Parts: sequence; C-alpha cells; structure tokens
Amino acid sequence: MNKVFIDGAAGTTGLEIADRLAGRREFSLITLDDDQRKDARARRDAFHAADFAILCLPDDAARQAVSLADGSAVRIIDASSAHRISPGWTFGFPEVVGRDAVADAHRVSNPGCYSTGFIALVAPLVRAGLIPADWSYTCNAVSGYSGGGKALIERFEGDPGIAYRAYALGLGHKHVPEMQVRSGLSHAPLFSPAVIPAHRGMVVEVPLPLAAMPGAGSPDDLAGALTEFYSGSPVVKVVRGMPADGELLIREGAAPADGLELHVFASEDGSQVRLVAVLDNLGKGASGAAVQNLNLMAGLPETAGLRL
Ligand SMILES: NC(=O)C1=CN([C@@H]2O[C@H](COP(=O)(O)OP(=O)(O)OC[C@H]3O[C@@H](n4cnc5c(N)ncnc54)[C@H](OP(=O)(O)O)[C@@H]3O)[C@@H](O)[C@H]2O)C=CC1
Ligand SMILES: CC(=O)N[C@@H](CCC(=O)OP(=O)(O)O)C(=O)O
Repeated sequence: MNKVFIDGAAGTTGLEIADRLAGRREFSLITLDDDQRKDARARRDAFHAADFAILCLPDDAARQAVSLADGSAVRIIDASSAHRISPGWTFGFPEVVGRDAVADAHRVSNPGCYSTGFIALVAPLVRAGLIPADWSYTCNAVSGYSGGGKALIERFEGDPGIAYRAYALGLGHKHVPEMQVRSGLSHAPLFSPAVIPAHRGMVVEVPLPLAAMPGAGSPDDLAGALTEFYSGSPVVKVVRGMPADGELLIREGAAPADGLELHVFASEDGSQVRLVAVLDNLGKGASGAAVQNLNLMAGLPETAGLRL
C-alpha cells in the first residue's frame, strides 16, 4: 500500500485528488487535522512518513514543502507553478515527455491548466517541423472560475454579475515560461486568458496564419501529426471534423473530466487554422493529471481512478 500525503488537501485541487483516490486500495492517505495542516512540523512528519506527496499549494508554500521533505525518500508531484521549468524536475505531462520519464521521476512538476492545452497542441507540431519554433505564437483561452482556486470561487459565487473577466492584461501570466520552454519555442507566446462564470471547463486556442508561416505543413498534415502523436494515449484524443452545430461549448455544471480533446479547424483554402484544446481545468488541467502521474510513478495502470 502506497502512503500518499496531499499537502493543501483542503483546497480545490487537493479535494479533487482525494476524490479520485477514494476507495482505491493501492493508496492510503496521510491526513492532517485542520489545526495542523499549515504547521511546518506536522507537514515535515507527513512528508517523512509518505511514499508520495502531492503539493496543492500556492507557489511559496510549495517551495517550502520541498524543503520540509528534504532528507526523506518521498516522491513529489507539485501542482503549483513553482518548479515547472526548474532543473531536476520532470515535467508532468507523460504524453509529451514520455511515460517512463514520469514513472521513474522523484520530482514531478505538473503543467498549468492553460499550458496543458497549449503545449499539447504546439509541442508535437514544432517537434515534427510542421510549424516553426521561431514564430511569435498567440494563445487565447477561457477558464472556469475554479481555475483560480478558493479565492476566485468565492469571488465568482459571491458576485453573479460577472459575465466575463479578462486578466493578465500586463502580459506576464505565470504559465508563459512553461508554454515557451516545454513547447521548444524561441519566443514567449502572447497569452490572453479570461474567466467565465462556469465552475470548471477550459478552451485554449492557438490561431495560426498558416500561409504566412515559413515551412508550415497543411491543415491535414497538422491534424495527422497530432493524431499520430497521441495515438497511444487513453487520455488525449484528437477529434477530426467539425463538431455538431459547428461550435464548442463549456457547460455550467459539467461533471469532472480528466480527458483532453484536441481539434484542428481550418479555413476552406487551408491558409488559416485554429488549434483548439478542450479540457477540465481541474481534470487534466490539475487533479486528473496528478492522479495520472501518481499512477505511473506507482507502477499502476495510467488511467486508474480517472474520470474519462
Ligand atoms: N484550480 C486549478 O484549476 C488549478 C490549480 N493549480 C495549482 O494548484 C495549486 C493549488 O491550487 P488550488 O487548489 O486551486 O488553490 P486553493 O486556494 O483552492 O487551495 C490551496 C490550499 O493550500 C492551502 N495552503 C496555503 N498555504 C499553505 C501552507 N503554507 N501550508 C499548507 N497549506 C497551505 C490553502 O489553505 P486555506 O484553505 O486555509 O486557504 C488551501 O487549502 C496552486 O499552485 C494552483 O496554482 C494548477 C492547475 C489548475
Ligand atoms: C482562472 C485562473 O485564475 N487560473 C489560474 C491558473 C490556474 C492553474 O493552472 O494553476 P497554476 O497556478 O498551478 O498554474 C491563473 O490564471 O493564475
């Protein structure tokens, strides 16, 4: 039985991970009482008693957590953005970095929710030479408000008047470095995120003026390469063709979902493309990804406990 400590278990991501682990006989949870969960000594003890720890914390607390685990054998999965391009950390996107890399790792840093969509679309195409590494990419995305954790949930649920929230207007969103580095790009993408009044759900879009991009493949080349790249994945699916009614929807009240759906939409003449990723920010964007990585690290079937 693997002992798992979720640091930040009372938060949005932590609760969803516990949900996915509930009833699984391969894992037992180390839990801290409410008055202990932020106590450094109690957390240190938990790290030292655990086989695996999942950090569901703000970045500073995640950095502190790693130092509390110093000297222990615990293997860490960090859901925060503290270590996503740090040396010594494996990027927790098994479809992109390889399942074995995650399975063997001691320190795994999971992608951000938006980055999951962006990297899933862009990294395989850059690697295949079908879109250039030195292009200035743009990315537009909308997220359900649970993407901002307890504070944003409270804000949206306390103010039903907000219909749309554009943010990161200073262009310095924390996901941009991992989007660039993990996709192998020469330039930082220009990222425009927004939040909508749905609890969960996310659409991440990368528009491509294909005809203007040196050496770019055709829309069919792009769709074919993504289909091939994810052909062995039970989690990431490339959906070919137009969806019903020609639209993609985020539904309020949607159930948790740990899959990731990718689309390649093209203009009739093939000169323009919209790459689109659809996911649950709390699923493959956070908790589902953490459980998928935990499964791999524990030598268990990749999708056990996932909501697919
Ligand atoms: N929500 C999402 O869709 C995604 C979140 N993430 C990342 O996952 C991490 C957790 O996010 P999320 O669950 O949304 O955030 P929440 O704010 O919902 O939860 C964070 C939890 O951490 C606790 N906490 C804060 N400081 C400490 C500390 N020093 N010691 C122990 N516990 C502490 C908080 O306590 P308290 O309850 O008292 O506030 C809270 O329970 C963040 O880094 C976030 O960026 C990544 C991908 C997607
Ligand atoms: C809607 C919303 O606020 N989303 C968060 C990102 C959520 C996420 O991916 O978490 P990490 O912080 O771990 O990267 C934001 O933009 O800061």
